Amino acid sequence: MNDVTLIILYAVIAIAVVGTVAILLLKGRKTPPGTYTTTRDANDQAPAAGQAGTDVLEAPPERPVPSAEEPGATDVEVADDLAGLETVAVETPAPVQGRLARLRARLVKSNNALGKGLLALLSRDNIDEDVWDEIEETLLMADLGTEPTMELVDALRERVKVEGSRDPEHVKAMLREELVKLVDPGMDRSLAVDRHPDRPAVVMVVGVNGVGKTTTVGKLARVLVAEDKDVLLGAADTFRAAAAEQLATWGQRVGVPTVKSDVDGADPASVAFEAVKAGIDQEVDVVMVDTAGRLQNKVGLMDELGKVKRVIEKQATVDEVLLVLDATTGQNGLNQAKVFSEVVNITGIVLTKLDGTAKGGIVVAIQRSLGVPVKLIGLGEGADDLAPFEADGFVDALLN
Ligand SMILES: Nc1nc2c(ncn2[C@@H]2O[C@H](COP(=O)(O)OP(=O)(O)OP(=O)(O)O)[C@@H](O)[C@H]2O)c(=O)[nH]1
Repeated sequence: MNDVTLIILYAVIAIAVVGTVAILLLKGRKTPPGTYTTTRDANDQAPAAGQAGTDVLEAPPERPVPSAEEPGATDVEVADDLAGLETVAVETPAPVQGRLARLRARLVKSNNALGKGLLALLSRDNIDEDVWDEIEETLLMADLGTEPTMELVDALRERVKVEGSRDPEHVKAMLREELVKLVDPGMDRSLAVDRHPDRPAVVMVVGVNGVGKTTTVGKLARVLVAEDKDVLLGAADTFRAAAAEQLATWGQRVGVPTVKSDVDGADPASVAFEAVKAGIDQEVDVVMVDTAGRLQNKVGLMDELGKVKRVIEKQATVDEVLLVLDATTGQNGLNQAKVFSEVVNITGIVLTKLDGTAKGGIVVAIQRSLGVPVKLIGLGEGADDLAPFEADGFVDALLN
């Protein structure tokens, strides 16, 4: 081999090496670790042009453990590099015990007229037909529903006839008793959030957009964290990318990971599947799946929610299906509840925005029409303004 041939050979090798390195650098990692591809069905809505992409499994931030040097330290920075979210300080949610009592002022403020109005009417010297009509009207205005209103009025009529009225304390006790009966303290309002021996409990949260669904999932995650549970969230409301971000931010605030897609319109069932899979792999106690709910197309909604549930059930049971309803929407809420109950077996109701309405009677109307208990109530926009529902505490708040 002469010198010229050798130089050419070296040059070719050098170009080949540089070229290979350049190609590798340019190509980089196509997808981060934990990546999965969508399992979109042929009949699913296709993502909008330019939005095709890969679903990303978000890395779970570690739940911080206070170090021995910092006993009781709670505000710890959590790295969340893969999530692409800003690093935030992890908060300690308020304890769940006694929450309704703490938030009672909100209920009292909005439903004061109901309790006070009823007490005033029942304390009159002479309760004639006009007064009974007014009582009936007050109850209907509070969205109690026709049947429960008639039942309550009949029960009160009977008691006033037998026991008399006027003494304010006696009237209050009587009204309290009858209202508590209607709200039904015997219903099982516990949440099915206990881990199974081999897999997490799975909670699906459904409801139309705007009722406070994502906010409720976030608040409920805090409730569970306050009860010392390991939680994982699944952002299966893929209709709007911002909804997934919103959920991930809620989770991040309490050190809870979120499985989400970075693609608008990705297959919700696929995200739900991956969330449950991650929950099983990571041995968490509870996986909570947020879903989309657009009622414009009832058939589409049925298909989508049904599919999400079926796909989850390939790996785990859905232990709790919570329907979130906005208390301020009255009859509309009841109609929504009926549509959802045709699609999925609802096991509990979360009634939000009870702080902003005088229509507390909706609790009774909804329980009656669905035969499903109200398990949680939303009493404000604050992170810990979600309380377990209790019949006695609720009625006390209405009457004080
Ligand atoms: N006053 C009050 N506001 C609430 C309550 N719960 C939720 N909200 C507010 O309701 C609004 C809607 O909440 P979201 O959680 O975004 O509703 P969503 O149903 O998830 O809506 P999409 O994400 O569009 O599907 C937000 O401004 C919440 O702060 C509550 O109990 N009381």
